[in-house]
Amino acid sequence: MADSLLRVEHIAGKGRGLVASQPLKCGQVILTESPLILYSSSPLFPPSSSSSSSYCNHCFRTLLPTTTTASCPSCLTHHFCSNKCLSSSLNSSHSSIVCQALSSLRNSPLLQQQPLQRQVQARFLVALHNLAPSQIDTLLSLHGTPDDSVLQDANFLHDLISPLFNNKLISVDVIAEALAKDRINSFCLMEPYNSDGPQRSIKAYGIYPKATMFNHDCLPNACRFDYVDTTDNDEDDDGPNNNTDIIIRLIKDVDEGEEVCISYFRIGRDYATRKKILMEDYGFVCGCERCNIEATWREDEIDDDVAHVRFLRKYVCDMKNCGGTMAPLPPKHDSSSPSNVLECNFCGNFKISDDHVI
Ligand SMILES: C[S@@+](CC[C@H](N)C(=O)[O-])C[C@H]1O[C@@H](n2cnc3c(N)ncnc32)[C@H](O)[C@@H]1O
Repeated sequence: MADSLLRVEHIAGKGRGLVASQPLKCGQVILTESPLILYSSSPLFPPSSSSSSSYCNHCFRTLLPTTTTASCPSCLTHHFCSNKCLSSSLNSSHSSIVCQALSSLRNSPLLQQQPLQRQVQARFLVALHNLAPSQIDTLLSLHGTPDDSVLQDANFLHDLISPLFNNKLISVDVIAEALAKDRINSFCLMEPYNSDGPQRSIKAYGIYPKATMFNHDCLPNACRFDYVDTTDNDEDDDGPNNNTDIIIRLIKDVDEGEEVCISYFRIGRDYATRKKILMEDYGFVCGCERCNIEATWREDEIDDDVAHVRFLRKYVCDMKNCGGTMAPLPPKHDSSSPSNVLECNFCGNFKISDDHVI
C-alpha cells in the first residue's frame, strides 16, 4: 500500500489486514479512496425504475425536484445531475458500449424472469467489462472465492452478457471470481438519512481496493465516512467529482504496529444479529473482545461497567433511527490534541464530547 500510514500484514485467523506503520491520532484521516468500480443497486426491471430517476447515474447524488437534469442522448433513460456528470459518464461509466449493453439487457425476457439480485449482478458485470485489464487484476486480487450459487450465477450471466461485449471476452471463471469478490468487498452508498422516513436504501455499490483490506471488529478503532450528497458538484471545475470517495477516520489513537479495523455494519447491533451477518455475508466467526464477552450475556444482564458498554454509549449515535458511529473530527493542523466534536458516519449529526478518550 502506497500510503505510508498503513501497511498490509498477515493477521492470524483473518488473512490480510492493515496495521499502523506509525503512531496515529484519534480523528486522523488515514485513507481517502475513489472507487475502482461503482454501479447502481437498482434492478433492471421494471424498466421504469431501472433508470433510477431519483439519483444521478454518474455521481449518485440525489436528484431534487429543483435539479435540472441532463439525460443520455442515446437511451434517454439514464439521468444526470449536471452536464459535467453527463459528459464524464459518456466517457466512462456510461460509455456507448455500456449504454448499448444496458439497453439490450432491459429488453431481455430471460433476465426479466431472474431474481432481483441477478439483475444487480448483471449491472456489476457490465461495469466490469468497462474496466481496464489492470483494474480487473486488482479486483481479482481481493478476498473471496466462488461457491456453488455464485458459479450458477456466473454461468447464467456469462451467456447473457458476453455476446454484448464481443471485443472483450471475459471467461466464465473470471466472472465467477469477480462476483465472489464483489459480494465480500463492496461498500454501499446510501440514500440520505431521514429520521422519519423509511430505512435508508442503497443507491450504489462500490469497490475500494485499499479500504477493503480493513478487517472487521465489533469495537472498531476506525470508521468509514462518505459525503455523496453533501459534497458540492462544481460545474466549472473540470476535475473529477470526488463525492463518491470514501474516507476512513480513526476513533481512537492507534499505536505503531496495531491493527486498524472498521465495523462492517452499524456498531449498535446485538450479538446474535452481528454473528448472523458475519457468518452469512462474510463467512467468519468474530473473536473480538466484545463478542467474547457478549456471547455469554443474557439481554437483561448487560453490565454497565464493561469498557465496551461505555464505548457504545459514547460512540453510537442516538439520533432517531440512526445508530451510526460517531468519530472525532480530524485534529486541527496547529494542534496535537484531538477535536472534541464527534460526527456520525450515518446521519451526519455532530455532537460535542467532553471526554473522547475511554
Ligand atoms: C473485506 S475482506 C478483508 C480483507 C481480508 N482479510 C483479506 O485477506 O483480503 C473480509 C474478509 O476478511 C476476513 N475477516 C475480516 N474480519 C475478520 C475478523 N474479525 N475475524 C476473522 N476474519 C475476518 C473474512 O474472511 C472476511 O470475509
